[in-house]
Order: sequence, then structure tokens, then C-alpha cells
Amino acid sequence: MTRGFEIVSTYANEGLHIPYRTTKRAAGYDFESAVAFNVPSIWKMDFLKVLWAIRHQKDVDKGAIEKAKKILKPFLIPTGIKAYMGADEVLILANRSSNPLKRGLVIPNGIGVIDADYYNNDSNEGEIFMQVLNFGLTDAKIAKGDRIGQGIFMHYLTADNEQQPQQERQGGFGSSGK
Ligand SMILES: O=c1ccn([C@H]2C[C@H](O)[C@@H](COP(=O)(O)OP(=O)(O)OP(=O)(O)O)O2)c(=O)[nH]1
Ligand SMILES: [Mg+2]
Repeated sequence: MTRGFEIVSTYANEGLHIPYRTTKRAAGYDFESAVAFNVPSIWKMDFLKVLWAIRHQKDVDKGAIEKAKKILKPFLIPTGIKAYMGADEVLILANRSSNPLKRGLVIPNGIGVIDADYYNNDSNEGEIFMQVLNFGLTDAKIAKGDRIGQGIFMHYLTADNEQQPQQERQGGFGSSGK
């Protein structure tokens, strides 16, 4: 086994597709959404109210700021997929170029870095999620099976004389601490 994809156990009977390349020289394996999903546009009244208040140097009430923060919180689209690879490899999860154009969807973290040691981690089995925000004017409706992103396997390099990390990955997102 060199590298590849598997369906995580919670989605075993959901008819998901393993990521696939659509053309002969495609670098990216297209990932489908595991669920039907609505990503609301960020341009909701609660957010606009806060922007308006800032623009007009009015006091912004705390409740409104909290609501606006929620609107700006990225969504995590489940893929139901985990990836295994060599210890010196990484899977880069990138947006599809058409997503911002057609759906207003951007990946706020730029790209997703899927580490080799994320596979089969104890907290979520290594399920890959795609972080998105919808900067479009309208909500983005995603159907189960829509192609949402693409994963590219790569080798990564390490620096001379680095202190070898001793820590094993325990869990998913944000589990390695601050
Ligand atoms: O778009 C993404 C980005 C990351 N991950 C998973 C795989 C990756 O191995 C893990 C941790 O990602 P990263 O190291 O970028 O985030 P972190 O904030 O440093 O979290 P951690 O402390 O868990 O390393 O989260 C995803 O599923 N999707
Ligand atoms: Mg990390």
C-alpha cells in the first residue's frame, strides 16, 4: 500500500465515491461532499449591521458582534474520506478553481494540509473536512456527491539538523495545541 483513499466507517453504507481524477493529466483527486449542505452567504443582515456601525463609528452592540462572528466562522464540509500515504508525503487539499466563480466558496485556510499521521486518528478516524466560507451574494447549495475540492499528493522535505518531533498525533483539527 503506497497511498490512497478509503471511506471512513461512519459512511460505509452511504454510497460514497473514493476521490478520482477526471482527466488523464489531472493532478488533483476530486473530493465529493458526503452530505447535502447549505453554506450561507456571509452577507447577512447581522453581519451588515456590524459593518454599517463600524463604518459610521457607532457603538456596536455585543450581541450583534457575536452573531456576526458566527457568520464568519468557516463551515466544515464532511467528505467521509480518509487518506493514507508514505511517512514523507502529504495530501494538499485545494479548492476547485470554479468554486469561487460559481458558488462564492473560498477555503479560508488557503489550502488544507492533510498530514500522513492524521490517517486513522483516534478522534475522527482521519476524516478529511473541507473548510469553506461563502463570500458570494447567495447561499451555496451543495448536493451530496457534488465535487467540492481536490487533493494532491506530494512529498515534503525536512530541514537539516531539526529536532525530531517526539509527539504522536492524538486527534483531529487543532489537537496539537496552540
Ligand atoms: O482543510 C483541512 C485541513 C486539515 N485537516 C485535517 C488533516 C490535518 O492533518 C489535520 C490538522 O491540520 P493542521 O495541522 O493544518 O491544523 P492545526 O490547526 O495545526 O491542527 P493540529 O494541531 O491538529 O495539527 O486536520 C482537514 O481535514 N482539512
Ligand atoms: Mg498542525
